[in-house]
Amino acid sequence: MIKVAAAVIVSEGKILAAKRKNERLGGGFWEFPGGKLEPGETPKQACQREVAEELGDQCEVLERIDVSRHFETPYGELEIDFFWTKLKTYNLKLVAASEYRWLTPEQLESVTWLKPSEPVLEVIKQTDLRKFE
Ligand SMILES: Nc1nc2c([nH]c(=O)n2[C@H]2C[C@H](O)[C@@H](COP(=O)(O)OP(=O)(O)OP(=O)(O)O)O2)c(=O)[nH]1
Repeated sequence: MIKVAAAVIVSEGKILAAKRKNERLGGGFWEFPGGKLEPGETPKQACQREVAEELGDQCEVLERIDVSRHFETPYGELEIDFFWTKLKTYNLKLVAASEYRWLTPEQLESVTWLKPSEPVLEVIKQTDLRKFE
């Protein structure tokens, strides 16, 4: 079982979408920044570390998003925890991503997401993002 934590980053009513670099597994598809847990880490800690590594930014990891977390993929069984997250800094370095886009809930489907991320889009659309401001 591969455990993953991902950050659903909210700012001014928009969500940060990241396009995976082409050479990575799932390259070209869009995702929420994140990655695999390291030994001994909680999902929240992993989320914070991945944002620091991939964006070069500090963040505040808020609550877990209540959405399915188990996925069967061609590359194995995944357990993904998605967290509402706020950035404290905005370096937005392109380390794992080739491009970032800030999308409104209505624009989320303008990009093609990794399949396991799709249920999160529905939750975002049903959430009043102003509560994170
Ligand atoms: N970060 C992230 N990963 C996702 C999402 N949806 C989804 O299916 N995944 C999958 C893709 C990968 O199989 C796995 C994340 O692992 P990863 O490859 O990004 O891991 P990592 O950053 O630790 O880096 P590495 O193994 O490439 O060095 O989770 C998502 O929205 N965000």
